[in-house]
Amino acid sequence: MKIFTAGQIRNWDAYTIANEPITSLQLMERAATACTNWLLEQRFTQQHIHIFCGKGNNGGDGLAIARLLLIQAVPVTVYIFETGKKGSNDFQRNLELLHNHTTDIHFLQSTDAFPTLQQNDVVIDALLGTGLDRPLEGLLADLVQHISNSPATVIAIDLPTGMFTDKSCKEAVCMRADHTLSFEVYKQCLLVAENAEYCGNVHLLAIGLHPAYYETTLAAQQLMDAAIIRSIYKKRKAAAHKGNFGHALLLAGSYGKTGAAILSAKACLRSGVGLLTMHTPTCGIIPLQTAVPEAMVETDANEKYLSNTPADLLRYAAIGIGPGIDLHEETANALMLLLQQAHQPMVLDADALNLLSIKKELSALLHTDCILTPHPKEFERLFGKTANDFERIEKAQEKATELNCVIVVKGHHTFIACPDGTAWFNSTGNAGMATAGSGDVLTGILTGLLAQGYNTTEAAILGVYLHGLAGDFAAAELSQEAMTAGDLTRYLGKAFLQLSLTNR
Ligand SMILES: NC(=O)C1=CN([C@@H]2O[C@H](COP(=O)(O)OP(=O)(O)OC[C@H]3O[C@@H](n4cnc5c(N)ncnc54)[C@H](O)[C@@H]3O)[C@@H](O)[C@H]2O)[C@@H](O)CC1
Ligand SMILES: [K+]
Repeated sequence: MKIFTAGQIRNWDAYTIANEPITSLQLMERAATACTNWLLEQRFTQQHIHIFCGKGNNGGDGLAIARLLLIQAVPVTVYIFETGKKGSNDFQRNLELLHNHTTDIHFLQSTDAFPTLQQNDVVIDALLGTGLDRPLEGLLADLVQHISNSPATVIAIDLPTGMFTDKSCKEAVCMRADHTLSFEVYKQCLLVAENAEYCGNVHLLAIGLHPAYYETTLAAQQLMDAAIIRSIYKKRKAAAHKGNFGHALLLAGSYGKTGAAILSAKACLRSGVGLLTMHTPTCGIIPLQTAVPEAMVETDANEKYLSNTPADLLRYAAIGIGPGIDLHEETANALMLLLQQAHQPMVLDADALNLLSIKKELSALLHTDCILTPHPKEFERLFGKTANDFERIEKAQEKATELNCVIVVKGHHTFIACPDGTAWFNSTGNAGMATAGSGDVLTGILTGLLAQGYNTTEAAILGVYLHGLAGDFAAAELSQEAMTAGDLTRYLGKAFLQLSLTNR
């Protein structure tokens, strides 16, 4: 699914109005109807609903919702944030229409007029939407904080008030919503981690915006959906043998961190790879061969950490390096040798990335078939500090093009930046995956997919999606608290089964 900017959404509204054709008032009615139906379906209409409106079109949505709820006999009180200026045309028209249904309309001009909100109240936030052009201040900021700090359930229309569509609102006041009802497609602000606590659960409602605009408009970023996953995933042929699915090499583990090697090995095997060889310090051979009998192990010359590359690198279809390898000088040397000698697709994770950030000259050795999988801290070590998630995303896109690599920024809605400028947010996964070893599992999956012939972009999209989906299955059965990284691998089978079912 394409992710649009505030400007693109405005143009999409205008395109629909001109080409359907439809009036902007009718389009607002559709948006309000979709929101009202959602409120009725979710049974929020059994409580008293307080609707807070600005005087732009977001406020117009709020007034229309109020009228539609009153028609359904739902008790509603309306508050209008008074700016002293006339509202937008569609706001004014909806205010006229609302006067036929209620007199319970209050104009807010001071904090004394703010209502007390109770636990069972529902608040509709229709103060500001995509028209926000400066941080909130003064009485409006006070009102947003008053609502956010109340025990009421807050449902934001289009965006929580105070949230910018395309840039950070990190230092500013923003409504803390429990649900956000947005229209048609995601906006970047609804996907970044720093906004997650303000958006609550995001629900996209269809309002019949013109499909031709969507089809013909290029988006800088997309959300992974079933359609893209279906187009990437290749079902196995009935007559396949293990030689068809590649031989992967994983360089992982050090003394005390053999567990990372085991986690990545198990995940790699469960991703469908034909053969797996682990290269690990000699201290890792017994635990690895015991825990993962399906993998071959070839030991390093060193007992406790990696110091050399395996012989005959040409045997391998794909290579993963990083889980638990630590930061020894000799390990940095082994990484350098690997980058010089190996030209097959490669995943670099964890300490391999930390070594890259310590020895900046190693980045020059990255070839075009590399996937880097930093979490935010590793990303910062590699590429420097960024002020907020929007800047980090922008930098990831810049670096993916500059280094000619796929960069996977792990986290809430993991972000994938590809060298050709395309970029993706993941739609699967949950906070239960923020647990030790979760990244090691992803390295194993990505390496396994690369070995099976998926290119770096395909492997990153499919792997990140499957990893998150396995996490969702694990959380559903075990809880986000109790699930561990090993459970991600255990549920990978269920995730693959879901792909096969949707791929018929
Ligand atoms: N036909 C359309 O264009 C549709 C618009 N829709 C709604 O319209 C919204 C956008 O409406 P508008 O463009 O009127 O914008 P808003 O209603 O978001 O904002 C209204 C005005 O508030 C002012 N403002 C901006 N930042 C402010 C701040 N910090 N403090 C005080 N005032 C501030 C600006 O002058 C802005 O134009 C969407 O978010 C959506 O809810 C929907 O009804 C769907 C159809
Ligand atoms: K809003």
